[in-house]
Amino acid sequence: MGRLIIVSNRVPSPRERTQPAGGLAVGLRDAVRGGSSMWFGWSGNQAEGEGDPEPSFDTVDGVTYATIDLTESQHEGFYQNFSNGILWPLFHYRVGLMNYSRRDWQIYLEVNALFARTLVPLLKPDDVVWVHDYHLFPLGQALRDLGVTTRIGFFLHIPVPPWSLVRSLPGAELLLEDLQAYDLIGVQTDEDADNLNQSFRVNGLTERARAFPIGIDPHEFRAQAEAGVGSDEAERLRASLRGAALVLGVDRLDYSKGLPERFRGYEALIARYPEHRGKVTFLQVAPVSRGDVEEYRLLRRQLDELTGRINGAYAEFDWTPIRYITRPIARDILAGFYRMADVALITPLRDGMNLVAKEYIAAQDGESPGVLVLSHFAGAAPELDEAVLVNPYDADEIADALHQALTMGLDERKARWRKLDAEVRRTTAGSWARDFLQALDEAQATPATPAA
Ligand SMILES: O=P(O)(O)OC[C@H]1O[C@H](O[C@H]2O[C@H](CO)[C@@H](O)[C@H](O)[C@H]2O)[C@H](O)[C@@H](O)[C@@H]1O
Ligand SMILES: O=c1ccn([C@@H]2O[C@H](COP(=O)(O)OP(=O)(O)O)[C@@H](O)[C@H]2O)c(=O)[nH]1
Repeated sequence: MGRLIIVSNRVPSPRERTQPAGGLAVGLRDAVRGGSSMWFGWSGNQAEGEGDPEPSFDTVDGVTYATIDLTESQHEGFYQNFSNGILWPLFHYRVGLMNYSRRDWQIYLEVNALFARTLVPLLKPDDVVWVHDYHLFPLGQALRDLGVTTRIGFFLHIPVPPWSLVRSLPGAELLLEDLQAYDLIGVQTDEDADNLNQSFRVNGLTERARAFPIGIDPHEFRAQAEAGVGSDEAERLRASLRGAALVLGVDRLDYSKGLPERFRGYEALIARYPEHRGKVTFLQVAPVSRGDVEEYRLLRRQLDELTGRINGAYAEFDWTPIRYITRPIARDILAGFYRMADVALITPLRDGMNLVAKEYIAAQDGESPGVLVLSHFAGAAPELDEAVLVNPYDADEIADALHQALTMGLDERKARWRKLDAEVRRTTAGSWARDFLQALDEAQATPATPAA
């Protein structure tokens, strides 16, 4: 078999310890280690001049990272506006937040064509190309238009709503047609596969979506968690809690993650179950994400206000109910925090998968595991159904679930965790990538469409 060529907008910096938070880069990096592969995408930097950018190369542990810069207007139209201001809200069932403009659609198509033009000279005939996520829906067709005949697979990391919502996007039919250039399309859950196949069916296209839930490397993460509980940061956190139980949330600062609803759920806990006051601390790690998109800035302001209000109402001179951090924390440090946390509170309104939920389970000490409180609407929920599952829109349900988690006996905690841990070990990042690539290998190759 030839090389594996991964293409995604976000490419991790192979040499940096603190990465921009985000599951795509984490899951894929766990998956590609050890093979002969190239990872192509956006450098995260701004291009200086006009004209097609030259890729930069860096090879670390057998993986060649090839990245290109984008101009300010490409970055704005392609990444901020079309990908994150239109596709992201729509695919997270938030049609009302979609901010459509034809100009952004045009730039989105142009950047996909640019990715294709820059990638083609780097390809060899027996390479397998694996494209990732909503930023690059049309890339497969753009590669076919340039004569690429090799297998091309696509994986969508975010949820897929039913056609009745997808059709709100002007030109949705064209995107679906472009998706036909891929030999196989992977999505996170059966619900996503059903919805995408329905959209294909309604438009007279071939159904080609299948569920491949992404995972983590649980062995490596457990080792990081075991080492992490001894870190200076973990020692400082433990000392600062002074015996209080720790409820932990870790999410990019994104409206899909249900943060205001979660904060209100925690507020309902301390309002309705006063026995927890002074005895529990909620630490929310929420690194700023996509800060140039208006909705994300509004969310940040809303959370600043909510945290201030809840802390103002309930804090004692020696107890702060909520600690809220908007800087990223390195994943190996976080691993130690997960192991220390009595409860993980993960309540997205919609989420493709949510790797944090899987990381929390992998990090636990099996002799005294913590409890996962998880939204029904995380892609991880069908696999992790031994968690305490909640409807994230109901503050009282979150409060009751937190109370249940904080008072749960050791036997029940262990029994739930054992089943959850078995699930996290069953589908790993490695098995996810292997299963997808095996299915891609068996998929019907699409004949190349000659350039017009
Ligand atoms: O690249 P950014 O704009 O900074 O955003 C970070 C990533 O967010 C999304 O992650 C998704 O993929 C995860 C792994 O499959 C999944 O667990 C999570 O539920 C998804 O939201 C996005 O899809 C990525 O493209 C971004 O890189
Ligand atoms: O401060 C932070 C916050 C998050 N993460 C990591 O970012 C990823 C988030 O992935 P997830 O699938 O939960 O959500 P996404 O951000 O991709 O929507 C997980 O691996 C986290 O451990 C991190 O390294 N530092």
